[in-house]
Amino acid sequence: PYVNTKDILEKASEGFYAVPALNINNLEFLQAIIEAGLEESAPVIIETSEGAIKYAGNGNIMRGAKLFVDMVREYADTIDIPVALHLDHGKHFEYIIAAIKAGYSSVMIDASEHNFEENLSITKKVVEIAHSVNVSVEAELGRLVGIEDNVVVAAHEAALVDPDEAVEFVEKTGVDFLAPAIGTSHGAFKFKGEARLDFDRLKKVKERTGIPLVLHGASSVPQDIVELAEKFGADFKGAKGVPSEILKETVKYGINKVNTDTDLRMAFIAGLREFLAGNPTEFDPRKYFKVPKEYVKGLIKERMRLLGCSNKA
Ligand SMILES: O=C(COP(=O)(O)O)N(O)CCCCO
Ligand code: NA
Ligand SMILES: [Zn+2]
Repeated sequence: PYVNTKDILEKASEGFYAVPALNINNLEFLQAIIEAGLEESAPVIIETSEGAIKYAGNGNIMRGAKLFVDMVREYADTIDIPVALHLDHGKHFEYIIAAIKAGYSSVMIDASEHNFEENLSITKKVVEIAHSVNVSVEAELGRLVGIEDNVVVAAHEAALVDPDEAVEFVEKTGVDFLAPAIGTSHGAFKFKGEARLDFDRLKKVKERTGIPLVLHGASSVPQDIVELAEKFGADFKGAKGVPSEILKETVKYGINKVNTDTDLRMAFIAGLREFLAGNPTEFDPRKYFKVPKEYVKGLIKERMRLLGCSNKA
């Protein structure tokens, strides 16, 4: 069934496990995600960025949002695992309102580049609107910056979440789940040296707010996938993500939604490059997207098991 993201995340928080939030831009990634959820009997959170909505709607935001809701609901309403659709990194009201009107389960208002007071007042406004029509809301505190090696640069310190601010923020906004910045960053090149996350801040935010928490920039960038893609012509030098063991630790300290986009893209392009190299005569997309979809599905199933949401549907 198609559900509210909050239902999935409240259960995850109570059960001390996490659910991957998986970004899509097209049909093939949706198919891989749904198949992975069915095979793992796991809850599924699908998310789209504003860019994905613009892409699907050829610039028409309402059309793009409706396309994703219709695609996801057609699958969700015919299977017995819970499925939610979330607007990732909503920054512009036009997209946030379009997502709510189209029927998204939840929206993120990402006002983290503003100062605390600004972020709080913008988030409060979105929560009031979204909650009036039973849509849940995610917000972000702190900014996504990698923690450099062993020297945590003062500027980066300032970017990380302040646990004391988190309590006030949650109380005053009524936000349903929160993304505390603890040292991750988006994309395939997250850390120059060893990966370090600020677990102390994470633990404090969980203890003081008690609500489901979200990890952004959570892709692991598995080296075997990187090497496979490079074997067939990709150049991903220096690609590095969040090691699986560290990802597991974040769940122990209270993370319940794990945003994952780069890993899906890496798995897909590695599979596509490998298939195309071995099948020079193939030109049917249903054929040449099959192996990439299998790679994406396999990675998602592994991630569901790692995060503990398999058999939790
Ligand atoms: O936090 C994340 C996931 O980050 P990543 O998959 O790059 O680690 N997202 O919000 C997904 C979209 C960001 C662009 O990749
Ligand atoms: Na999000
Ligand atoms: Zn993110």
